[in-house]
Amino acid sequence: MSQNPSLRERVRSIPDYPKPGIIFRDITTLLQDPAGFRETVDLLVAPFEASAVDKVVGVEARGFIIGGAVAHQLHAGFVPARKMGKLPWETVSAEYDLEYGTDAIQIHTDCIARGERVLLVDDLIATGGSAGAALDLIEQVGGSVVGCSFVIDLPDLGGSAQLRERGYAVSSLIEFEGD
Ligand SMILES: O=P(O)(O)OC[C@H]1O[C@H](OP(=O)(O)OP(=O)(O)O)[C@H](O)[C@@H]1O
Ligand SMILES: Nc1ncnc2[nH]cnc12
Repeated sequence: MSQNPSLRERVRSIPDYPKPGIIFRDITTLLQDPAGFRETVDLLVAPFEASAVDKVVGVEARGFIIGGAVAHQLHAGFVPARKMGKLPWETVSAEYDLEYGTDAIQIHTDCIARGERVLLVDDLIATGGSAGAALDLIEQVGGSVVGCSFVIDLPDLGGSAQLRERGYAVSSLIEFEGD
């Protein structure tokens, strides 16, 4: 069930986008609402205020919006996990499957110092492909993951359960079941 009904009702649901059978959960309607955006960021930040987070990693593109705001509020640095070919320095890469396709992300090899405490943030977890790839990259460069935080979880697609099986602390603000 939805943990935050007032946030849930600000997410726009679009059937059959980007392809038939997918219900696209559009956060632009949540972000454009000043109180909705503030509440979202505050709720994501609250569990990690005492966690001494050094870096927040956000996955391109929607994860940048949420992750940047969370990093600012936690006084942490922000690390963009970018789609292939967008970063100019030395990178590590991971491929993954999406609910509607495949993709690959990269981070810079020097974006996280060994042992730094890292929070992964994204707008949504579905299959967990992007989050799983980002976690692999964070650990490859020596980061210590303190948690994974999402605005929306689509639990039926199994991503959050998979990350929990891998031992990560996973939290979300809104769940949409039956997708
Ligand atoms: O759990 P998963 O199955 O990996 O799906 C979740 C990911 O899919 C969406 O990003 P998308 O790759 O569509 O990119 P965008 O943010 O640029 O729209 C979303 O923002 C997550 O990053
Ligand atoms: N159903 C969905 N809505 C919005 N973003 C997504 N990313 C993966 N699945 C999605």
